Amino acid sequence: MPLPTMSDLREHARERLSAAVWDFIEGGSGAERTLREAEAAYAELRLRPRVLVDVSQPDCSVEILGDLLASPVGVAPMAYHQLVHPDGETATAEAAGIAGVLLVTGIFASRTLEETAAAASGPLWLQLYWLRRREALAALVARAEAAGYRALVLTVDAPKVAVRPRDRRNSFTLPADITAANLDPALTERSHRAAGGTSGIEEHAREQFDPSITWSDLAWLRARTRLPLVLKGVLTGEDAALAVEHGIDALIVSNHGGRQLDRAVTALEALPEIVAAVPADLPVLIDGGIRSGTDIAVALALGARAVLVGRPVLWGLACDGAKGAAGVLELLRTELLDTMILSGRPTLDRLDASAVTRRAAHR
Ligand SMILES: Cc1cc2nc3c(=O)[nH]c(=O)nc-3n(C[C@H](O)[C@H](O)[C@H](O)COP(=O)(O)O)c2cc1C
Ligand SMILES: O=C(O)C(=O)c1ccccc1
Repeated sequence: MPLPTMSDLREHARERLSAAVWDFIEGGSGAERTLREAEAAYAELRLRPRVLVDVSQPDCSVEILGDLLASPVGVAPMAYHQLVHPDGETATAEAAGIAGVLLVTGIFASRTLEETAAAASGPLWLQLYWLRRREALAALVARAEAAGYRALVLTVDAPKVAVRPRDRRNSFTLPADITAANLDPALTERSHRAAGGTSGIEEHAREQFDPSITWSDLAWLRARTRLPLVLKGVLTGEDAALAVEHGIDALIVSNHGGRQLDRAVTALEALPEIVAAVPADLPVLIDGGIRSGTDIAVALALGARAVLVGRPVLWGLACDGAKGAAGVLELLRTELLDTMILSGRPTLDRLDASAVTRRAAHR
């Protein structure tokens, strides 16, 4: 049987999941404009191949915050992997290890951060939302350090969870047997209940997320950890410059996969102004809509050090657990290497701005 393509995996996953879980994963906020535009943004760019270059030894390994990855890829933080497979995040950790990529595990993981670390063989970062209960946040930071996590990622595009019409229509709630394993059950109890017309996720976030935090609060987090701090959800050069001023160690350019501000710019559009606003050695990662090795090549050419991949990893996990998720990550690596070979850019430093051009408007 030929190896499945990314769209085969998506279809298989859809068949295996309930309609409500599928909608929670695939859906976006508002009219889902930003969700649709993420993939379209990549479709607007074309690669400029160079010829007669020695491509016999392509190399896509990359260093980020002191760790070497086999490919410039990571798993984006996503809540509740057990929604798609009973092993949840430990399977994803195993997959990331097999593929030699980074795993960013989420504060709303359904397995504990310690269980995930025990299953991992590569670098792990922990994603945080700023909870109203700061002592809960501080406890997570201490646990992440003790478990060997390599960085903390603060998601800054979610002072609230945006209205996601599919989840409201489905009155989406977490099944009783899936919990936010890292948090006090009392904190996340609302995820299991949805008052008419809302979703459990929205309700729960309203109760727990602190929408009052500003740049000056970052010092509180900085003072509590030796780990590098990464901001996820930055979309402007102005905020990238502020992040640098506040001592942030890396950035993830992201519109949250079209799940937060609808009509936000795509991460790919924002990338050049962000790269221009930060020192050349500060790692800038990007996520949203990356579905192939050519997408990765385009993002790197426009200045990203690495990409994060969200939904496709859950598709792989839904299809075949750790093996399925590893298959997705390895497919992306193979496709990236093929792209580097065929475009005459066998090393990542040669995937520069000269590698891409915008598609001609008349076509
Ligand atoms: C089901 C799901 C849950 C998510 N949960 C979180 C989360 O808890 N924290 C976070 O920062 N981002 C979360 N995200 C956003 C992802 O980290 C990422 O920004 C986005 O999915 C990337 O786009 P892609 O899915 O098109 O690759 C979630 C995304 C999905 C699809
Ligand atoms: O961040 C998200 O996209 C998301 O779905 C979520 C899940 C759990 C709690 C808060 C947000």
